[in-house]
Amino acid sequence: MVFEKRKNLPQQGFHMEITFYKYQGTGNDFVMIDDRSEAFPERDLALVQRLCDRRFGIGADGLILIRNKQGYDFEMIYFNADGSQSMCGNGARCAVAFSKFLGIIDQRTSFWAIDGAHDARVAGDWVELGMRDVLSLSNAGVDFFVNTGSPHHVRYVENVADYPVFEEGRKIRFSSEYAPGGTNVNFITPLSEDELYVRTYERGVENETLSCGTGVTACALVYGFQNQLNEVNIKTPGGNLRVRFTKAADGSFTDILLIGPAEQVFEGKISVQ
Ligand SMILES: N[C@@H](CCC[C@H](N)C(=O)O)C(=O)O
Repeated sequence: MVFEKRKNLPQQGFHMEITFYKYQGTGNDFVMIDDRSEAFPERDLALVQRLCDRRFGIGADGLILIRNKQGYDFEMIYFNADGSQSMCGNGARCAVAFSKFLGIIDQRTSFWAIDGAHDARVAGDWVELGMRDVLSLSNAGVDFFVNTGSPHHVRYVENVADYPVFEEGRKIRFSSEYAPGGTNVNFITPLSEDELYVRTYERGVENETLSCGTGVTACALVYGFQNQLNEVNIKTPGGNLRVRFTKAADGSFTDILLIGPAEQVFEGKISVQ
């Protein structure tokens, strides 16, 4: 793979060989790097963008650095493909699987992410990820908004399979209501009393992704709240996930678990200059 000469080199003579692992969680895919040596120049967002580029780089929805963190098994630093940072539910499940692969953890872990501490459990190819508590859902016109570690707008639509997710998602993502940071946008259609079909336009990828973990969590909380459920099965274009939670009397949500597969797809080396 030949790179164009990177224009904004951090310093002359910059050259780096990176060993990476490609992971995917229900089609949400990530470049995963064991960066416990802290060698990766995380402020070089052009490098992050290049590595996530599906033509000039490895290609991914996001990039994740695994680093040491006092008091925790590891820290996960997540970048969207455009270099912006947020919490990533599918990425966190993949980070847990990767940390088991590296021998950092066994079956259970407590790790740090941008939104705070998370517990998780590895169950075969699946990972059960503890999400941060959610204090409340909000109305957004006739739709809903909830922050599950990253911001999510949730809209019910008649048939999400045929819905123009990219066009309608961009309108909401860039609308003045969400300026300046924007939001992720999820469109949902119930398939049965405890199952949803969810498609997501993702901020920072600026496209529909095959699934979004914090997004399906947001959708499950909205649907669960309206239908007195504490477990919702989610179908996405990238695969199936499950969300469990406890709804407290004050309207908050605790004990939230995002459950789904996390798979290592390939290992590689890439030379960047
Ligand atoms: N795909 C992720 C969400 C990543 C962050 C999101 N794009 C944002 O910028 O808020 C997930 O699985 O949660």
